[in-house]
Amino acid sequence: MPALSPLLSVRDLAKSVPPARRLFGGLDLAVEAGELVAILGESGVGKSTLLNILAGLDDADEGEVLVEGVALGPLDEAARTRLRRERIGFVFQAFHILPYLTLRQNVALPLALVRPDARAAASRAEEMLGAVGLAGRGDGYARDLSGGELQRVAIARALVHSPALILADEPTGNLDPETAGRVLALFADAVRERGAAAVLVTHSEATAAVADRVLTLTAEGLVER
Ligand SMILES: Nc1ncnc2c1ncn2[C@@H]1O[C@H](COP(=O)(O)OP(=O)(O)OP(=O)(O)O)[C@@H](O)[C@H]1O
Repeated sequence: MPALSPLLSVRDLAKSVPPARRLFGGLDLAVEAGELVAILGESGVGKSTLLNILAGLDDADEGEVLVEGVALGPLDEAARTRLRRERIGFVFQAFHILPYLTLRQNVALPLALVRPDARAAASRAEEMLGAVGLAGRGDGYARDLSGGELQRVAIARALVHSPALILADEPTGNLDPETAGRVLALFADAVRERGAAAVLVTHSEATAAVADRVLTLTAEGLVER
């Protein structure tokens, strides 16, 4: 039997940014289903840019990214959007919680975009809000939340549709150690119980401690810590 291909596969990736800088020169990475990888690295080295490329939100200048064996490069915008909605959960560094939707509607968004059952989506969104310690807050709006609460809404939204690939940019950056531990357990459960693959960009040792592999991003690519 041939070996299964990794859930996320990155080959020889590089991105040029002005004025004349090449980020992560020729990066290779394979993340299996059921694996949680933490990526550390100095500020400005390219961690957020890498995550955006992995999600098909930005394009590399060299190399390729495959999610579940599908190369992102050749996909048109509609196909990329579909793949992102259905298969990827993304926690942005700036959260991007929509201010004109309730928190429940924000969390339910990934479900509402692919499935018409609004009641089931709302109920699952409530469940996820409870899982991040925000039970009963579904009718609230982003403007009433602290930074750490917003971050937890973003995490609930990223996990609500049980994505195959979880990409998170500093997902515990605004959280106290106890709350951070709680949300890290959610990522770990998605990976260990459901077989998702996760890439978490972090500066936190607590996050690194739950990872199967800890890598450091440098100008030359990823190195094992
Ligand atoms: N479109 C762009 N145009 C110009 N420069 C860019 C562009 N995208 C990224 N950069 C530069 O690439 C570098 C990497 O940025 P990135 O946000 O990925 O770093 P990071 O490792 O996530 O940093 P931090 O830990 O501070 O969030 C930065 O110097 C940034 O200014």
